[in-house]
Amino acid sequence: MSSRKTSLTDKQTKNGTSKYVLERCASINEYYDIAFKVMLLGDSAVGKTCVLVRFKDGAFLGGNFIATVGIDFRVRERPKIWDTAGQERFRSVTHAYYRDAQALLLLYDITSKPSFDNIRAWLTEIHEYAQKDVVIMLLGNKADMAAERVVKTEEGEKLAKEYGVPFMETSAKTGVNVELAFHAIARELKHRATQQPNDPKFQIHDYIESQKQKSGCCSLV
Ligand SMILES: Nc1nc2c(ncn2[C@@H]2O[C@H](COP(=O)(O)OP(=O)(O)OP(=O)(O)O)[C@@H](O)[C@H]2O)c(=O)[nH]1
Repeated sequence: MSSRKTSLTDKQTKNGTSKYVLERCASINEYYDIAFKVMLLGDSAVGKTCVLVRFKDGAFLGGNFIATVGIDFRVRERPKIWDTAGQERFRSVTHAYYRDAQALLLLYDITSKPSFDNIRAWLTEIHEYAQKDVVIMLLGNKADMAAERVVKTEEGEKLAKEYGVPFMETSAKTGVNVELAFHAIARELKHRATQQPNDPKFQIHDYIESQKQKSGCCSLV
């Protein structure tokens, strides 16, 4: 964590771009009637933009990798979803934005051990900067890249369990579990917003498992 903070300072001093915020809007139909702020976080190149585009457009952004600059704002009506830059130099911008986020999708790349190892650092930052009751979900992305996998599914599950957050593996390329991840988050948030005092708590883990079974999806990939 300390090395990440050091490099943030270095890069900020060098190019001074940390305050540059890019906002783009797109809108498509959705069926939630309450606005929530959901953000995607994780190291650079883990696939945050691609996961968001897969959810928003049902397409895969292959080809050249273009890093997000600051915050990229896309709307799938509601919830409003914010894609963030994974690069260190934009971290101060990111902090400012996730202070009021209701949900955070935290991604690593199953083919990148460092991106997985940094999840603990991300969670520490989240606990420092985000709202206390923020909904967090851990996603192991690029699940289609079985041959290059270096992080086992069980490692992701174990880490998620340790922090008490739901987990699944996703692929922006094939689309596996991308809709499910966003829908589970949206349901949890909607439940919280509309819940009556005696209503049972929404069980996000149970919801995810039941949806996987319904779709006949036994394997995550
Ligand atoms: N095979 C495969 N490639 C992916 C997947 N998701 C993203 N990629 C590729 O990974 C690279 C990085 O994806 P991005 O979505 O731009 O990564 P990011 O996390 O938004 O990166 P920053 O904007 O720097 O934070 C691109 O070349 C994508 O095509 C996936 O699920 N499977």
